[in-house]
Amino acid sequence: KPLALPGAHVVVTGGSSGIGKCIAIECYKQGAFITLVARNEDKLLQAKKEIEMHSINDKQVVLCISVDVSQDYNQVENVIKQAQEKLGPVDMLVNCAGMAVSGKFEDLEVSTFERLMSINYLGSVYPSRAVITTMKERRVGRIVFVSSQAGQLGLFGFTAYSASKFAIRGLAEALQMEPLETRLISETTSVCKPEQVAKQIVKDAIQGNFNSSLGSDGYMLSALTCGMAPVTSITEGLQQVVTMGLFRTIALFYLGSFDSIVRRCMMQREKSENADKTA
Ligand SMILES: NC(=O)C1=CN([C@@H]2O[C@H](COP(=O)(O)OP(=O)(O)OC[C@H]3O[C@@H](n4cnc5c(N)ncnc54)[C@H](OP(=O)(O)O)[C@@H]3O)[C@@H](O)[C@H]2O)C=CC1
Ligand SMILES: CCCCCCCCCCCCCCCC(=O)[C@@H](N)CO
Repeated sequence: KPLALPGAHVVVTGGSSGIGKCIAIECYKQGAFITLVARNEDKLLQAKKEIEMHSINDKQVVLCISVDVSQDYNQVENVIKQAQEKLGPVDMLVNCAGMAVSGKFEDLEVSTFERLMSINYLGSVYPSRAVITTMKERRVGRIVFVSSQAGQLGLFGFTAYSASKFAIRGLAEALQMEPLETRLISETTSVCKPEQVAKQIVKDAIQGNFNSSLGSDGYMLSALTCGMAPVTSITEGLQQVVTMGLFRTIALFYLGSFDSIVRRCMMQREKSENADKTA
């Protein structure tokens, strides 16, 4: 069901500039209370002033918090707590803090890989981790992850950046299905023996295959998510082209079954909670 923005508390990391600031303005225009999170205090205050020009009622608040979202989880958790004390539980978190560095793989410093993974990936994990429990308890909330086009395909010069943005996509897809439900869903596929996995990986590496998969569901999944990945043979490319529609159809049934697992778990939990209450 749609989230009502009027009166909602929206936290935007990277909200002092660029896309994050514009998201904050958009939510503020629709009546939300805003917490901006970024490092530089002057930029934060500047953004706060700019956002406040768009107020639609005199109760609206723009709170600024200066913190590095990628350094220390406890610090991030603390500032989220502070924000919740002032503006109530977070209804929507927008993880927009991020940065890009490009260059050829061999020219990029190793520290650049660490930094981009910290800021783009962990910098989305920490704030999300800090709000998720309350959101699940209230059964209200949205967490937005800002990936990139470069988070959906690999691009020349973007080894460090693309990888960090792909990570966000993986996180978002997995988080969508949480949590006990994870076990049931995982049972959908079979666990492979390490020896089999190893054999397949070595075989594919020797042949120079971009992707390596095991079993029929592994094969279908690789074909389905091939996206902009390169092909090693014409046969592989043709197979992908021909099977794409079929595999997507099968995928929709899988998604449906995952959804029903999640729904069943939710109903089960509600039932046992009610039973606890009457007992
Ligand atoms: N612009 C584009 O074309 C595209 C952008 N994106 C993604 O969108 C997001 C926003 O991009 P854009 O608007 O261009 O970025 P900007 O550089 O304009 O803004 C980045 C924001 O993030 C904050 N920030 C950066 N590092 C940290 C940190 N460690 N802790 C807390 N805050 C931090 C910055 O504030 P401060 O430095 O003060 O901390 C600033 O508010 C990024 O994730 C980017 O990868 C994706 C695709 C394309
Ligand atoms: C049907 C298939 C269509 C394929 C279209 C492919 C288009 C690829 C263009 C990708 C450019 C992405 C740059 C992202 C840069 C970014 O995120 C910045 N933050 C970095 O500077």
